[in-house]
Amino acid sequence: MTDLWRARWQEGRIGFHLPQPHPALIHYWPSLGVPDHAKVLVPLCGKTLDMRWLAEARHPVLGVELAPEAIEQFLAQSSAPVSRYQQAGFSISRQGNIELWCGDFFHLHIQQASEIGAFYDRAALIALPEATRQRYAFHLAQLTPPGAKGLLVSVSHQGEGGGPPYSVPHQEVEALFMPNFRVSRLEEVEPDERGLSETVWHLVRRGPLEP
Ligand SMILES: C[S@@+](CC[C@H](N)C(=O)[O-])C[C@H]1O[C@@H](n2cnc3c(N)ncnc32)[C@H](O)[C@@H]1O
Repeated sequence: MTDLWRARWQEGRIGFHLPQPHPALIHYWPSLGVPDHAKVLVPLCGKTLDMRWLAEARHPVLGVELAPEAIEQFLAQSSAPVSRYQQAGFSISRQGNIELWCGDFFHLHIQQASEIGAFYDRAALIALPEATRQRYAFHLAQLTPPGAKGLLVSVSHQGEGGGPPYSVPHQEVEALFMPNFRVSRLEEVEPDERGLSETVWHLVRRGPLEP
């Protein structure tokens, strides 16, 4: 999987990248009630401008991405200085209040993610094959404290099998996250010209004693 994504970045096959922040982030984030200055985890972040939007909304951002190409392209969008260091097998680049951790999301541990207060997933869950999605949902739950709020944008389509983007039906999103999160569906967007239909979800990490 790592090689596949590295090849996509090296060859510029990044049709998922948007030239502006995602409309659902702009529309829904302000109403989620995420505390000011809460650090936002952005798994499988690519070089998304959503991280700049979150940082401008005064959230520290922790993005995790395995392709160094994505991280270098993100940093090059700004002339702000970058500091770099290594921690726990990750190469970390910091620019302003954005930290980019280069490495495998599944190797990020709670000790390193201790200050996370919220999360944002656009095209992360749906970048993973079915067998890995359960692991992803569980790992996200391990990294987020009770009460942490997040936005998730999933995709479904009628196309035959292959991905990414993988088609993740509503029932699967609910089955994956409901054991550890309160899950509400905020919006289903009309299918685009490729037949891809996005669904926007609000997730809240449940506490240990919460039903
Ligand atoms: C579909 S892209 C989405 C990127 C970004 N969220 C966006 O909206 O533009 C998925 C990204 O996840 C990265 N990726 C895939 N598996 C990963 C993993 N296990 N750990 C960290 N990054 C991963 C890929 O390199 C790719 O940049």
